Amino acid sequence: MLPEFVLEAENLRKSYTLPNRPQFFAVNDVSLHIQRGEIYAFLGPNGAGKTSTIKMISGLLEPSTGIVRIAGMDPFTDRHALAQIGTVLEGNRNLYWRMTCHENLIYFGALKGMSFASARARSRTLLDRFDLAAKRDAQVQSLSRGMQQKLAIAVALMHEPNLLVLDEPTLGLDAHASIEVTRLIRDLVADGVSILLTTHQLDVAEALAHRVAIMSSGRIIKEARMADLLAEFAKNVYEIQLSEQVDDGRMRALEAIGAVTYRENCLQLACDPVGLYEALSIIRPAPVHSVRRHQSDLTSIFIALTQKGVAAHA
Ligand SMILES: Nc1ncnc2c1ncn2[C@@H]1O[C@H](COP(=O)(O)OP(=O)(O)OP(=O)(O)O)[C@@H](O)[C@H]1O
Repeated sequence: MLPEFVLEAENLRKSYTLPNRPQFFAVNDVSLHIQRGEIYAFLGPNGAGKTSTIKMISGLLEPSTGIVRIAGMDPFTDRHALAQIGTVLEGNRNLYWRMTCHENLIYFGALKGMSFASARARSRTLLDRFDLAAKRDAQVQSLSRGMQQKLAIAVALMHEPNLLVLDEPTLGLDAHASIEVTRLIRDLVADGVSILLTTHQLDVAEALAHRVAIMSSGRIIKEARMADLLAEFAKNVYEIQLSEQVDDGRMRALEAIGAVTYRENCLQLACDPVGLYEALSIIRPAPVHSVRRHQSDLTSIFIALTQKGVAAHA
């Protein structure tokens, strides 16, 4: 019988030692479990420890302590475990730019132990499926960024893994290419592939993920089903348009009311209506142009949690 989880990571820690610096844990006691056919978004601010974690999961970086199991197997001792996983790290860098699409697919298929005949057949299937058949013999460097990204995903799928790790799959893509890649990810999941997704594009994570983990300073500070997270934090977010800057003292007072973001004289504040009145009295006498209300989304929840997480782990 197949194990319930395609991925189990238990109490992962990774420490890096830098010259003349104390040892520090970039990943500190991280556990996560991914079920079959699930999209799991793994989020966090820059430097939170996401890449270190997914490299440990993909068998690219040995954990200092902790256990990884892919379909029940250890990627560091059992090569069958790596046959279950495909990884696309940092956009499209896992491609050879002077080789054609087909050559890349064949090459990476061979690295995974496929015969030439089965790699050729799989290459045809994937090029058709990803709408790249017309580019079969084009060099990677001549493709658009969206096509390169689709090819990078196709390369990672050559050996038909059950778990696909995608690091920033829509970074740098225009709106059309981004929608196409997003649709492709959904189709893969419908076919039973599980996805571990890291991204700073929180709207993409919100649209795709069934579950989400938010990491800050090496630790998971929140893990929930996406729908439950949105429901738990369902709150008003007020967008307050000002005609002048808010000084640091007032910003600190506003942060005590709720999660705040501030850009070009526009404040976003997640709070209840009473909090809004308090906020307006703090902002006064600066003139307020407009106040608009909308529901909190993953971005406002992320900011609220990671502001707290940073404070808690400072
Ligand atoms: N090889 C390394 N040697 C020393 N420190 C490292 C190494 N790799 C990562 N780090 C440090 O570990 C911490 C976590 O880095 P990591 O790349 O895992 O974070 P991240 O969440 O993926 O960040 P980003 O979103 O910016 O890619 C950072 O402080 C980083 O500087």
